Amino acid sequence: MPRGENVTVAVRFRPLSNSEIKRGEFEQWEALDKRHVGLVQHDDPKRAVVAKFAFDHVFSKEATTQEIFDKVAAEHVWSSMDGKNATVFAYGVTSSGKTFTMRGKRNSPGVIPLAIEGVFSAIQQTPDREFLLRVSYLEIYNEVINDLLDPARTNLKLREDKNHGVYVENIKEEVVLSFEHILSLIAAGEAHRHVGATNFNAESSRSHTIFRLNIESTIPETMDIRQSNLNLIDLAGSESSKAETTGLRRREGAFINKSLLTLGTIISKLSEGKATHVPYRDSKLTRFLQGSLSGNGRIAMVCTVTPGSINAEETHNTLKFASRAKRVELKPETLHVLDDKSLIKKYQQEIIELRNQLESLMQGSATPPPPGAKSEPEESKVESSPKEDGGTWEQDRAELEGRIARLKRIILHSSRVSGIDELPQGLAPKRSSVLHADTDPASRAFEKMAFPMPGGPGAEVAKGPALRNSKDGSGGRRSWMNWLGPLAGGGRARGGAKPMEELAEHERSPSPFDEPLSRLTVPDSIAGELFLGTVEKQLLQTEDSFKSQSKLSLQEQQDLREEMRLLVQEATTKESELNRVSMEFREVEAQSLESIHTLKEELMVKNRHVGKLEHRIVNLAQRGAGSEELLKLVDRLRQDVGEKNFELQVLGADNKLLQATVDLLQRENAQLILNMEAKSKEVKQMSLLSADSTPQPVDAAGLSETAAPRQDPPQNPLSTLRGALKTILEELESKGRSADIISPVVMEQINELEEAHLEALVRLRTIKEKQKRLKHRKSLA
Ligand SMILES: Nc1ncnc2c1ncn2[C@@H]1O[C@H](COP(=O)(O)OP(=O)(O)OP(=O)(O)O)[C@@H](O)[C@H]1O
Repeated sequence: MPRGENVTVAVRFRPLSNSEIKRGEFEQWEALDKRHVGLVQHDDPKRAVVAKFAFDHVFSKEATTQEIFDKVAAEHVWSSMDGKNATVFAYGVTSSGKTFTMRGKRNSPGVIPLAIEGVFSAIQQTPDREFLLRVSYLEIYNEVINDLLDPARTNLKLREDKNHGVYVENIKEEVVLSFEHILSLIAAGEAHRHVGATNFNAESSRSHTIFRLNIESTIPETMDIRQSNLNLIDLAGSESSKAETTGLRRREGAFINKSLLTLGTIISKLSEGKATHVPYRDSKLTRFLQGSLSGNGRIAMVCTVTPGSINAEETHNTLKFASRAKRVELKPETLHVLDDKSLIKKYQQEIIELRNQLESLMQGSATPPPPGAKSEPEESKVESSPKEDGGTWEQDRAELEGRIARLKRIILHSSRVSGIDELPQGLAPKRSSVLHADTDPASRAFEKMAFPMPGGPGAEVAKGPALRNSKDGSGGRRSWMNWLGPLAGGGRARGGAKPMEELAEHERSPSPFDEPLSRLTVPDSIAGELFLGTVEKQLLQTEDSFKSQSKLSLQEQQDLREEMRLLVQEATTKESELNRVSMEFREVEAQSLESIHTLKEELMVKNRHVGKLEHRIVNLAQRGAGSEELLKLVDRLRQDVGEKNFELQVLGADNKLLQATVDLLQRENAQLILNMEAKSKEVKQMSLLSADSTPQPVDAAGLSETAAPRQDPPQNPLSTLRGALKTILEELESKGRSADIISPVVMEQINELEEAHLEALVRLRTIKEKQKRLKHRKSLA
């Protein structure tokens, strides 16, 4: 695979639904050929193409999901098994076929089950590596992350660290053992998904659902450890939230749009190739996908579109998004993990240790004899002899062997994964885990789930090119070994399928029931429940009852256990199906009630309108009014409404103006108060200056009789000022503030006043002297 590559973008058309055809819709956007989509002008006899887009793949309405998987996603699945992160997602408006593409229907398996099938085929075809698979399944609903495998884990947080990148804290990760095990987990998770009826889809996904397979793989006894994620994502509808009218759906729409808008922005920025800041953190979806979007993984996108004329605009938006996505460049890398961070290495190490223990136990059982054991050398005697703790050596050995077998079940290897239908009789596991609908009871149970068994009767895969009838030509059954056939020559140089003779040398698959599951050595936090709680409980009970049936042969016991397991699995599947259906029912019921309520309200309003109209018509009819009068009435009403509108605008404008005036007045008022204070200070100072009442030297000189008569006793301005100063200082002191700042200012003012006072006195004396001289001259004259 080349170092750099682009996002693989495919467009898938769905057929018009019956109701769309009934509504008279026609196909406006069309798949022109295998790479082009065009907007066709239908009223043009030449059917001119008005707009055209090119993509990696374009699938017409006839295409099967199998074809889409083979061309768009199979390679990505293989890459993820090879240690590269890979993401496949479906994007499109509601009801365009995203869930149909990703999850599928009973007779048309979606990308998710096909990818899981591919994963196990890849394991089968890679005998040089061992794999450990963990599954998590989550939804992002209204920007909140919920765990679909454990509904108690809601509102989970995203965290980031050097080793794991961005990850969901506290998410449940199940170690998975088989194809059917994963499907049963998804089926259980489906029951917790948020779905609801929208204007366009009775079973619309209201959340983004993300199925993540964490893949660890290693070549035993080497340091080559790889770890990658395969993300399979069914996005919620990308249409604008305004398309929905009810409150809840609008709110959901807004949140859905937040994630999708951010995805759009990021795709735009990345497609420009010079993004400085990429806002991954703006939504949960993009933050979660940061590792993949930032370019080190492979991405495939199936853009689903509805051809209908009514959706032409939204389809155009989807196509624009898709063609931007096509320009995003990626540099997928194989991701290696350190030895101590690898779970698969931990388990492999544990197996080695257990084998060593087993070996020393066996040696110890031969020579020297354990304490308390008789000295006879015969193995049989020693093995069954009692130990100090009350157990027997046989029990110890059985326990060690059981633990080894259990760990080996978790570590998947081509020799141990089931589903190889070409294996010669006797080599294949007694009952294949990859079920066949025609023969297997568990597959009959799965048939009732959303996922069909590949190769089952009527399965869409029967039409797909990847399906090759098995060698015996029995038809309908898939060639499991060649399932990834087209890839085997390309990305698959290493390994390849192991010859059958070699497979024969591998140990027989240990029975899954060698030990109670509760004794599994997988840490709880990582492995989670290997099966649902109920299954485990029932298995343990079954075990106990089998133990008591010592008359049955080992083979018979195993057969019975396996029967029991399948029955329990069937029951679990039914239970989860029941939960899903009853949840859907509750939701539909709640929606129906909501719709009925809204309808009733609308009806009441309409009734009132009709009543008013009737009333008016009767009035008009009584007055003999014609249609002209009616039109006039309507005109008048329109005018009235127009005037009212205008009045409202004026009022609004008035209101604004008024507010501005009040603001202005308040500001002016404040300024006025300041000015008045300043003025009153000035006036006070002036009056102090001109109102000295103390006997002055000039008065003593006989000038006082000429002064203007005063009503108030004149005051000495300096003494008044000093009095004021004293008051100020006291006030400052009472407020605990220093007088240092104020005193010099006031002192300066006093000095100025004293000078002014003296000046005034001198002027007064001069004037009085002048008067005196004038008087004297007058008397002389
Ligand atoms: N390619 C197809 N061929 C036949 N039927 C299809 C196809 N694609 C979708 N449908 C049908 O159209 C309907 C809507 O599809 P689906 O539920 O997958 O839409 P969606 O995009 O997931 O919608 P939402 O976003 O609301 O969940 C379903 O009944 C589905 O079976």
